[in-house]
Amino acid sequence: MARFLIVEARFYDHLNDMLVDGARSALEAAGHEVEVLTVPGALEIPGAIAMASDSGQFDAFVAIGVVIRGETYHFEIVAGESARGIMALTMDGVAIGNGIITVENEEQALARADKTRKDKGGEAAKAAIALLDLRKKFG
Ligand SMILES: Nc1c(NC[C@H](O)[C@H](O)[C@H](O)CO)[nH]c(=O)[nH]c1=O
Ligand SMILES: CC(=O)[C@@H](O)COP(=O)(O)O
Repeated sequence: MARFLIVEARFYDHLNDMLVDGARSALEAAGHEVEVLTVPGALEIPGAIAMASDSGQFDAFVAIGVVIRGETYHFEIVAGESARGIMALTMDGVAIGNGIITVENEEQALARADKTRKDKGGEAAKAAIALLDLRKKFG
């Protein structure tokens, strides 16, 4: 059993509830402990994971968020920079699954948040488990 922290950017409550449910279901099915931390938006996720990782209280992390394109370039910043921050932490050895969905509209988001459809929350949780297993394998 390992200690997982789900760091969710709660920008769209109903979509986050679905994604967190998928991630939690996957983690608990694998026998792991799960806590959830909420931050304002996807741009805050990498920093929150860095702080939580430095605390030593958790073994792995799942990033959960929803970024829906609006009228401006901000979509590219939020989507790209949250992914870049998570990738930088992963390359530094932090086991993180990225469940931040970046979509054009609500319909696309619903399909990906629903654990009975594309289950991106569960997918991210399984990726985090896989990275944690690799870290244990390589020491
Ligand atoms: N537009 C979305 C955001 N924007 C907020 C940023 O993530 C950030 O919280 C803000 O710029 C303050 O630093 N966040 C999402 O998660 N999803 C969006 O669609
Ligand atoms: C992804 C976003 O930042 C988006 O929700 C913001 O919308 P807008 O670009 O219309 O300000």
